[in-house]
Amino acid sequence: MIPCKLAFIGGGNMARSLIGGLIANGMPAEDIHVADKHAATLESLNRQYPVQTFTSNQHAIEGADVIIIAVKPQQLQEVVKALHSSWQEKQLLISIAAGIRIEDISRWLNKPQTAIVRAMPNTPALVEAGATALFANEYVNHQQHELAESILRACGLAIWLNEEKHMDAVTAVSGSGPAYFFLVMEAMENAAIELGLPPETARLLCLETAFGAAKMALESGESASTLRKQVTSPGGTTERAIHELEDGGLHGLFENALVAAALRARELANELGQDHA
Ligand SMILES: NC(=O)C1=CN([C@@H]2O[C@H](COP(=O)(O)OP(=O)(O)OC[C@H]3O[C@@H](n4cnc5c(N)ncnc54)[C@H](O)[C@@H]3O)[C@@H](O)[C@H]2O)C=CC1
Ligand SMILES: O=C(O)[C@@H]1CCC=N1
Repeated sequence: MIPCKLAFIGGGNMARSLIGGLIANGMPAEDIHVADKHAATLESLNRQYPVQTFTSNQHAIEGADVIIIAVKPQQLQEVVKALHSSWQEKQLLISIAAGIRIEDISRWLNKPQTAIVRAMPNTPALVEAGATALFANEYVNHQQHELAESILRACGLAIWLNEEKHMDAVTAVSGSGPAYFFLVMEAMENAAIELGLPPETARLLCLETAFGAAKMALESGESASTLRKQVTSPGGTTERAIHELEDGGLHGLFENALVAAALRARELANELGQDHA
């Protein structure tokens, strides 16, 4: 990882996942500043990681090369506007907020030539198994480009997008995606308990199966469809189960869910920034 001084504004769930991934990857905790308006959030973070904590956002960004804004989209405008007077020209801003467009962030900061990267990470960053898509504005120089990539790559996969508009689809797929898989795990675990398995056995079998399926899909080079067919013996047990899932409209449900999430990202941008509808 490229050495740098990093400041987080907002020390909630996503910041904590990124911080955990960065520290596990060798980033010195003293190079990480974290600001949050809730002292209790900072205390609980500090119990886990010896990062430098601040209740002033302005103090937290002093001397930082990169500032990751990790507050809710609804809080972004107020937070960014208040950074105007402390912002240094050479600093790189990374926003991880769902929906909010770079041009709105730049307008709120009121420093039109600021280098801004929009990133959409996900919580498995905590265990260095995250997936992040990135998009840079025209003011991000080569070194800042490398730096942003190195920070997010320390937490897992990092891929650049050519068009900012694809960020809403990314948010629907990989930003929100861990929740869909956790929901499937919950549903399978409950069904396994209903079938009579002891809860701990049900939990372990479901989680290892999810992990094994994802690892195999990543490492085998085969498509998910081929791997599914390898499990599905004609006239066997899997076929019956898949029939139930498809009869219940699983494909359509996922299509609707992802469209709804992407539309919500666009809605957030239009509600909170300038309307592009
Ligand atoms: N949770 C997730 O899986 C993902 C979240 N995101 C994005 O990350 C951002 C943060 O989301 P979460 O971590 O889930 O939310 P969160 O609510 O857990 O964390 C936000 C933190 O910001 C702090 N905060 C609020 N106002 C502040 C202010 N004025 N100054 C300093 N700190 C302030 C809050 O006290 C809180 O600790 C959102 O914009 C979300 O769209 C992106 C990808 C995945
Ligand atoms: O639910 C949300 O709005 C955020 C963005 C992606 C994951 N969590």
